[in-house]
Amino acid sequence: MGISIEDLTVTYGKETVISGLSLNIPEGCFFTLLGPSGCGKTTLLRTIAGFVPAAGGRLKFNGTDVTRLPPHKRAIGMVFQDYALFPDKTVNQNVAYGLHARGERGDSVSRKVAAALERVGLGHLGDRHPAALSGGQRQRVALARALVIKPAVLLMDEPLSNLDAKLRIQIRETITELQREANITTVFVTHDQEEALSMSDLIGVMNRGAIEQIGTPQDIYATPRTGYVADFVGSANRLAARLRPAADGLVEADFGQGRILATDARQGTGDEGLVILRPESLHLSLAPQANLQNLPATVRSRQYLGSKTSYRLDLGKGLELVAELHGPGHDAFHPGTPVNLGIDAAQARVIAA
Ligand SMILES: Nc1ncnc2c1ncn2[C@@H]1O[C@H](COP(=O)(O)OP(=O)(O)OP(=O)(O)O)[C@@H](O)[C@H]1O
Repeated sequence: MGISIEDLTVTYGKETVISGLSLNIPEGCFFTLLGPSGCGKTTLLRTIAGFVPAAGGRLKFNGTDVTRLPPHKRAIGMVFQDYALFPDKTVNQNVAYGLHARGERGDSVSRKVAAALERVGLGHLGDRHPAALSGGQRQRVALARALVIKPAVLLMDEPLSNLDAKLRIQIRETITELQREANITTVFVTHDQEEALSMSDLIGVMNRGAIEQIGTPQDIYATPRTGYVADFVGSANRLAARLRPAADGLVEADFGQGRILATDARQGTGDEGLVILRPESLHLSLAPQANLQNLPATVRSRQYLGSKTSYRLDLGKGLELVAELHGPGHDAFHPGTPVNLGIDAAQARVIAA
């Protein structure tokens, strides 16, 4: 089921939280709303579910207007951060709930419940109560409960936030497997960029009630269109620069402490922009490197992180950049060392200031 949101406005009392938002989510897509706390992700998800009314605009499922339909008529399954299981019901009864609510009885209910629990690896725990389950098991029950009714749309609000790091990765995989198997249109809310990048077909990065950029994980990471997106998804060095056209479709970006050639990825023109340099795209060496643009820098500090080392570099006149090195000897540069910073023009992207 495709979801189309047209010019949506949502208010809480006098406060407008979402204003004029439009968005299309194709059928079968795993769509993630990614953004910091308070940007309106949960509000948008709850409006799609029908728990929060739209003050303006339209919401359509496969072209049918559902803006005024109550949640139970929208064919949605929902999974919450805090599981929201019924504590006084067994696992079987929790999973059977949606089927019973739809008037289903008898053997078909037990068969569907058993199959759903089996699918999430909990076939043996149907008689337990939620209190006797771990957090990961509870979230699997919640997932089985949401999917057993074969909803047309699956809505998930930070379902992994209460789990420890290892479990989060396991359940991430369970969720994406089940989603792909059922080809179910899914809207997933998170503030965790790794979750968004690893699970989604499309990501919508939210900022103050609006979607700032939509794209595949690769698009969002490699070609952020704003400083906000560049900074929120991955980390980014951002340098305000004055620009001059240069050869080969490049621009010369002068950021005060130095000048580099960079790739112009702006939608518009003008002589100002923001140079985005991903920490992992920067090269460090003792001597200047061929085929790169070389700038002198000093290592301020370094953080050894096992598989990589993060360096804070001083380029003079108060300008600091972060570079991240991987591979053998990545921790070789000591604080205080003068180094050469190598930048590839193709990896330095200029976006609108
Ligand atoms: N029931 C409510 N009544 C009034 N204001 C609300 C209500 N729920 C949310 N808000 C406000 O709406 C804005 C968006 O909140 P929302 O919960 O949608 O953000 P979020 O991005 O999901 O954040 P989080 O990740 O912290 O859940 C916030 O400013 C919040 O304070």
